Amino acid sequence: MIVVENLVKTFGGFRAVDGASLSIAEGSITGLIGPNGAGKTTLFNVIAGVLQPTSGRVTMQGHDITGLAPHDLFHRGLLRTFQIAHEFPSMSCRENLMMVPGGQSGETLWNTWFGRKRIADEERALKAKADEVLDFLTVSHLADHKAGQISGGQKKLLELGRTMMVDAKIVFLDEVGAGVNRTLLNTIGDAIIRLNKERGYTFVVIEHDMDFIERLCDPVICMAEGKVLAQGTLAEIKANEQVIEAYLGTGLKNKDQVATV
Ligand SMILES: Nc1ncnc2c1ncn2[C@@H]1O[C@H](COP(=O)(O)OP(=O)(O)OP(=O)(O)O)[C@@H](O)[C@H]1O
Repeated sequence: MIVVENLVKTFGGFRAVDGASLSIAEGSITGLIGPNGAGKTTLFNVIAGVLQPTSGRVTMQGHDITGLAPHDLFHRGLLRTFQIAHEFPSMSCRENLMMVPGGQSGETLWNTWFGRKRIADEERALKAKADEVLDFLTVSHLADHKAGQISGGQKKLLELGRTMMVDAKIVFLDEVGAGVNRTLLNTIGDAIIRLNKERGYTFVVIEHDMDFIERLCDPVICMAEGKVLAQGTLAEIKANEQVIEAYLGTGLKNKDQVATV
């Protein structure tokens, strides 16, 4: 369980996150929605250690993790997908996955001289794991393709695959659907659901595609102007007056349009 209490993040005098409080239950796929500029990405960045909060507190399983650096959170199983380096375009998808864990024995001169067998064993294990991840994501056929040559949606899948190489526990996904076609978005959605159900991953998902949110997320949290307006099922969120107001404030004509923002 992650609990965020009264989080504030200011840029100059501007309160991008303005006293946000919320909780993320272990084992959930929590959706984070809200109009443009609501503070969703800033909230993500503060929880994930990318930005320092101005004030407030974040705890994970009761431990204070406020302001911890991304690599400390990474070791606790919490990661925001872009914390893992973007793909190396000239390397294959399999090799990209094999790069993730880092700290392999082969990286030191000492090991290059004396640890050949251990390095070979590690590489075999990493390769097997990478292949298992590609198979899970139903993209085994991309194993030997250069990562720079796969589509944007396939890169998102690869990004998800990287989280599997380190057995993440809590993954923050920011607009995973942006620019991804419907078929691949469904594949990404399937993978998220399976990782959640079969491997116990917790996800927090920022997404503007309400079909995607509806299919995956319960609960849904809605933010506007740096504050959390409501938390509940998507149906509850859509019926919430403050939420409707917030979306209307962005120029929408009627509440049905909340569903398509
Ligand atoms: N580094 C920054 N410096 C100054 N202002 C910033 C910075 N980052 C974000 N903001 C401002 O904070 C507000 C919240 O931005 P944020 O990106 O968190 O919103 P969002 O809900 O993720 O929006 P979107 O859905 O459009 O991505 C915006 O008004 C944005 O311009």
